[in-house]
Amino acid sequence: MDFFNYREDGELLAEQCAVSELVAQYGTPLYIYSRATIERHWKAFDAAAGDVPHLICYAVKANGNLAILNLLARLGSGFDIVSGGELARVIAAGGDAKKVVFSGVGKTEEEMRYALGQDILCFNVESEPELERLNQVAGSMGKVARISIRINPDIDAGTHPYISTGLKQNKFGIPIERAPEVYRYAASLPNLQITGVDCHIGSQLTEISPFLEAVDKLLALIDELSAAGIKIHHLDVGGGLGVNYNDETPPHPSEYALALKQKLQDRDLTLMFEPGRAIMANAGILATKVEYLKAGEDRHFAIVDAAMNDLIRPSLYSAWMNIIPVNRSLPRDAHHYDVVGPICETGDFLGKDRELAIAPGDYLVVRSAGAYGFSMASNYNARSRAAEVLVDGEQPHLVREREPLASLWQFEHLLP
Ligand SMILES: Cc1ncc(COP(=O)(O)O)c(C=O)c1O
Ligand SMILES: N[C@@H](CCCC[NH3+])C(=O)O
Repeated sequence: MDFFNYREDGELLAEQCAVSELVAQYGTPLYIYSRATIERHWKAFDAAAGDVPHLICYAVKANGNLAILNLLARLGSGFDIVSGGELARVIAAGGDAKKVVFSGVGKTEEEMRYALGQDILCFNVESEPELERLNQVAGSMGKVARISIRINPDIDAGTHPYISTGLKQNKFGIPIERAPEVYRYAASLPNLQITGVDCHIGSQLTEISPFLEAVDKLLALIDELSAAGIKIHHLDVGGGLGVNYNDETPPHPSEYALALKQKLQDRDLTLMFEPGRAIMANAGILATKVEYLKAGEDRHFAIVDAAMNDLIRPSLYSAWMNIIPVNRSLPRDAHHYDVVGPICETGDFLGKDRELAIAPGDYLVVRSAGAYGFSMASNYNARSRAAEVLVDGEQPHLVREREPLASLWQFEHLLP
């Protein structure tokens, strides 16, 4: 089921809202999210885990808009954060800090203090120096920090090298061979309480097998720890489930969870997931206006008003994202275009060699842009970041205003 469909007259809808009306009302570039899609995706994970004790910790980095975090919090979601800023967002959105897990290789003392003060569920610790720092910070506050150790199982997730995180050359986690020793060390530190084992091997995985390979290794580790008197209460399998951008056929959460449950069977373990992309990517689109059509030496360019500062995935990972017209019934000749933005970088493109029937003034949409779209946006070239609208049936809600230009230099100061 898709909540972004064409109406009979050729107009693209976001739920029951015509995208042409949204861009007329809110301008472009414009991120448009579908509430029904977000909720359906989150519930798919929840239903997939079923009666196994579980917690779904949405990865805030995928899209941290407060309205989205709030919708997920209302469903009972937990959150995976990687900074104090993301924790502050979760709290500002009405999320429950006691359902927060804190990942990331570089947690500062200040971030640890903040998270301990909010009594978060668990720190996913990524190194021994981090264990020592957390033990010291917790002790100075008279607190005990709940931890799991992020294991790097040295598994090839088969995804883009920049978003592969579970290989031994990556900066993430502790090599699995060293894990028992590091857990024993953690157990000896007085202000830490071991509760779980964690991993996250990469993003946009389209096969289940690397996940299962990782889980096999983690379950063997859990047994080894148990024999050494270290009881593990939860297994956090991270995020990483892929989505369909083009012709990928990623597994459904139910297929993934079923395979995991078969492995967990009679174990007394809470299962934790940290999905980001699988919840948000196909719940959002980026609408943009065609400013110019330009014939180059050997190709046509469609110059649009969205750019790499709005959506960096094509530039950064050569990611292919579908680009479609907002009205597919307009009488236009089709050409192949490189769809490019106004930024002064050759790498500023949203798509290459796309067949489109368009004229200047028409609107296009980049699909699957709900995850790692706005959250990776910048102000490069002094461009204000896009507005964000969340549609709920026939009702659009402006959930982030377009940044006023003056806000771009709000915190800058002239010399006296
Ligand atoms: C620790 C951690 N958890 C969860 C996620 C979310 O990943 P995804 O958006 O692929 O589900 C990430 C990002 O890849 C991550 O680094
Ligand atoms: N930003 C990446 C995913 C990175 C996941 C973060 N660990 C993307 O757009 O695909």
